[in-house]
Amino acid sequence: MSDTFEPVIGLIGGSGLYDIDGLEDRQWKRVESPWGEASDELLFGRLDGVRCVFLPRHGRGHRVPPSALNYRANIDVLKRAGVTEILSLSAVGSLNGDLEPGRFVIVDQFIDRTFARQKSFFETGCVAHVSVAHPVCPRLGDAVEEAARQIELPYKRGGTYLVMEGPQFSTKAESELYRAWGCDVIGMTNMPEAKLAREAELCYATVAMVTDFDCWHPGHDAVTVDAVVKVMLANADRAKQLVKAVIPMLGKPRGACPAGCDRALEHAIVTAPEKRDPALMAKLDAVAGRVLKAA
Ligand SMILES: CSC[C@H]1O[C@H](OP(=O)(O)O)[C@H](O)[C@@H]1O
Ligand SMILES: Nc1ncnc2[nH]cnc12
Repeated sequence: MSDTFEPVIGLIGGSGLYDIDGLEDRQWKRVESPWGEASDELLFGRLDGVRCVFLPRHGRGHRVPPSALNYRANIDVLKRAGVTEILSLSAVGSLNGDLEPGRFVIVDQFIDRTFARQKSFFETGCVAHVSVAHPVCPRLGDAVEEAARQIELPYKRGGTYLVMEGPQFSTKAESELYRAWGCDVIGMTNMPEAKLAREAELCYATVAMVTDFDCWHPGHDAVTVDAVVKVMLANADRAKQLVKAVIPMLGKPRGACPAGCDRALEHAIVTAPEKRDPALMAKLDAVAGRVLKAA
């Protein structure tokens, strides 16, 4: 990697966000991945001159449920498309009485309670262990916060996102348990997405848009899809404004990530070079090419 370069911003749109307004030179293109089919084609374009690549997480028309998303293919195609950082936009329920529907939370921690997903690019034949102690890139978090302030968005910096398997929403006992754990918001998609972005050495941050109070709040009905979609649609314009404001900040030429997201694999691979599986090594060409080529 040269000293400075022009970032390419990956945007993953969650429930209710299936396109990006105002993108110039826009083109939907299919990108092939050895990890299988991504949720959809990628939308390439520029916002304020900055190269952007958009992926609707569930596919256009919301075809794919959280447990069936091919998270590995989604991250792999973004990496193959030249993306250097990912901003994820997600609908979430609130587990915190101070976070009302309509609030934007710049999440900084996750608790991963998912159990039916492929969570790593590394398998038998190439074992690696990256750190996800700090799963969100603070540099991206700073930019999102600055943009939220600029456009006067109601936001909170920091918060813990509980990732459940779904697709059913939580029981009241689960919701109370997660509150007792100190979680702030709940959703079904940001893990293993964030873990895989780290393995692929991509900076990652999430803007979580609160759509409901899940089912714990005595003053609110239990969450329904109708309620989520209604609040999402009411907030979609603000989410798009946030994207418009943050892209010029993120698009400035930069050097290496101060937090080290882009060097996450530096000391992570433990399998001896002569024991590595050539077929798996070939699949890892995009996500781990930087370190594997150097080996
Ligand atoms: C449509 S309500 C539940 C659905 O919304 C969230 O998805 P995303 O993170 O992609 O916005 C939540 O995680 C569930 O998948
Ligand atoms: N309450 C909730 N639980 C899980 N995912 C959600 N997405 C939006 N609201 C949610």
